[in-house]
Amino acid sequence: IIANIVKTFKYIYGLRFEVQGLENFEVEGPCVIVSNHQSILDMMGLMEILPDDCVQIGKKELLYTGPVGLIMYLGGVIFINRKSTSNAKTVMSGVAQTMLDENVKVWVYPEGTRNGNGDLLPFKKGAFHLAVQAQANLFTVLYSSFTSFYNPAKKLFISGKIRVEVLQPIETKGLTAEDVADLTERCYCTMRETFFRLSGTAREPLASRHNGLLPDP
Ligand SMILES: CCCCCCCCCCCCCCC(=O)SCCNC(=O)CCNC(=O)[C@H](O)C(C)(C)COP(=O)(O)OP(=O)(O)OC[C@H]1O[C@@H](n2cnc3c(N)ncnc32)[C@H](O)[C@@H]1OP(=O)(O)O
Ligand SMILES: CCCCCCCC/C=C\CCCCCCCC(=O)OC[C@@H](O)COP(=O)(O)O
Repeated sequence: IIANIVKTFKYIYGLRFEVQGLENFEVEGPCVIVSNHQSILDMMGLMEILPDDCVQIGKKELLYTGPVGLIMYLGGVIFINRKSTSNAKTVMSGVAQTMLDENVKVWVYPEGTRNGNGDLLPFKKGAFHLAVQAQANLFTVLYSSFTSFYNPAKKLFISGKIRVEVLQPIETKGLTAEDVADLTERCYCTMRETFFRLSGTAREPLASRHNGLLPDP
């Protein structure tokens, strides 16, 4: 119900979605889906391709946003306390079990916050631990940059097209916690390349963006 309502918002905002690779989602079983997160507008992009039985991880502050918080709660959003890694880890361990018991998919924004600067922030590892703990497929989804039609700093908000790509699933069978750092980095590099390709923007070296937090692939 929520998805069908939010999907109509694109007509009000003059946004078009061009989706590729949706057939990649046609794999049975629980999975973790990770995507980039630029703005609240992502909620439209999320609902545009949301598979059945899929819930999202959200910051707990969203629960206290009145009716919207209530809708999210009823929609199954899993709220985490980003300020407490141990608390978030405990919640997410429970999620891994629920994914298996109830065959659900979980959508995570691994940047952990919105970022509209035309690049990806370094990834948090929770989503990748989750996929490994559940031994579930990991899907990566990219939305092209919004900067050409939406830029709050420049007070720009016009109609525009968002290119979306669902990449091939990555298997995590046999991976352990020790593989998470490598898995995270591999996904980051692939997703960043795809983001720049979809956005039609030049790729900048990682070091200049993130002060060397991640090595240049
Ligand atoms: C009318 C219309 C109404 C419309 C309604 C629409 C509904 C749609 C709802 C959509 C909701 C969307 C909400 C979007 C958001 O809120 S995004 C923000 C919240 N989400 C996240 O933050 C997820 C991403 N973050 C993570 O996954 C983090 O990893 C986190 C678990 C939160 C921990 O964060 P942090 O400590 O800052 O980061 P690290 O990743 O660096 O982790 C630190 C060390 O802990 C290890 N770790 C992390 N997770 C685990 C785990 N699950 N199990 C074991 N270990 C874990 C990690 O490896 C780090 O250790 P090392 O450095 O590797 O030693
Ligand atoms: C000016 C643009 C306004 C357009 C709004 C149209 C989109 C409407 C779609 C759904 C209605 C509201 C749903 C609210 C859900 C908000 C999810 C969200 O984006 O939370 C932010 C969170 O991830 C990270 O927070 P921070 O970046 O760390 O703080």
